[in-house]
Amino acid sequence: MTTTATPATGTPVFAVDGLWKVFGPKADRVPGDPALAALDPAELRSRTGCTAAVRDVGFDVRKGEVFVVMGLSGSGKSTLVRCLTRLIEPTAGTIAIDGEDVRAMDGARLRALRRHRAAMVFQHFGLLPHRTVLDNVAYGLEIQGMGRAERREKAAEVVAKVGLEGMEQRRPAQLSGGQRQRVGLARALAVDPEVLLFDEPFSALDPLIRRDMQEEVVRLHREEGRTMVFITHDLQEALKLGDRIALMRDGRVVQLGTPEEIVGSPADDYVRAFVRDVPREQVLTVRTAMRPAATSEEAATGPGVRPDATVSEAIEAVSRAGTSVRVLDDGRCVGVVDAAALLNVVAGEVATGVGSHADAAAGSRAAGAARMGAAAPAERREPDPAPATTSEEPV
Ligand SMILES: Nc1ncnc2c1ncn2[C@@H]1O[C@H](COP(=O)(O)OP(=O)(O)OP(=O)(O)O)[C@@H](O)[C@H]1O
Repeated sequence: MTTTATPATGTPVFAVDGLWKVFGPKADRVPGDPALAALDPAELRSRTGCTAAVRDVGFDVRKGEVFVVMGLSGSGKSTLVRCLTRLIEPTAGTIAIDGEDVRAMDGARLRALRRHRAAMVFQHFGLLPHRTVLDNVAYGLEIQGMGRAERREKAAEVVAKVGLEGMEQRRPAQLSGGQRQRVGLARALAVDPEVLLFDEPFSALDPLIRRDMQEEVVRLHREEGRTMVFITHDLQEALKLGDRIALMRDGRVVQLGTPEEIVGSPADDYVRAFVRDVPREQVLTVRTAMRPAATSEEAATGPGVRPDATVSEAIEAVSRAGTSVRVLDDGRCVGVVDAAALLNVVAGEVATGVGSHADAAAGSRAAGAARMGAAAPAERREPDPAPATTSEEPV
């Protein structure tokens, strides 16, 4: 696995290491057998009848982040995320939540994990058709054994939080797809889980409603700081929502990093082809383009931008100022950007150093809501193999 992201601080919410999920006969033998583990998916299938949906994956999900698992159809996203709470039983590897071994949990502990600590929001909302919105949202609390009055009060609060006030007494059939997804979201939120797991929750929604729901997630995350793991096959959605993205291909994580790291420093030709059409200036921040101030006067005077400002925002600032602008972190000048450096980023001619900034994830998040907002949904297709030379490659 290629990891360009910065090291985690504190106990991660989820810590995953050496995780495998193999479907098929005698699946257990695959992870431990180097000859089998090294086979590509087609060979493994023809030799053993097995599919390795998740292959030797490791990552941490940090408290308060939106961790996106992205990849094309069949790359292993759903299997990976279902393994986190053992909705699918892993074949090998370790999974911990807040340091506690998930693979060692007994049935009761696992149920408690799924009910209280890691709630899942599915693409197909799984709403109970004969129940009202309010009772659907209260359902998880009912399972937890909360009394009727208390759970209805709590459910009403969450219904309002996701923008469904006034619809409490409707049944799912009387709602639009987007409204139903909000009910699914409210139901997961009602149990106040430590982490929300989203399995392609918005892929069935039309583009405008989808954007509303993405903004809802950004808003909830900003307001509550809740840890989220979000599966998507849509690059634009991943860039918009993710503090960090794990990009999967054939069961492996081929790159794990901030949106800026993935777009600015693709780990291989596959990732490079994947992000080829992303408008770099909307994702990369001024950190990518800045240089040290040439003189103490340059560091002390002139307009400023935040270090997490996008290149696109900095271009506006430079064009308004008519000169280079300072990059100010808490009022301190940490560098300078000028028109030439910014244009180089747009042209893809900068070998970026984005992996080296300790606060890149925080910067990415700040830029996140605005980022990619108007971009068209990504096509669900395998990227073309990268040609021998692309405009992104250094010449
Ligand atoms: N129960 C199963 N038995 C056998 N193979 C399976 C099973 N579930 C998934 N797979 C295979 O594992 C691989 C990964 O599937 P998975 O559903 O995790 O991918 P995904 O990235 O979530 O795809 P999608 O975006 O289409 O949902 C695929 O090749 C799939 O066919």
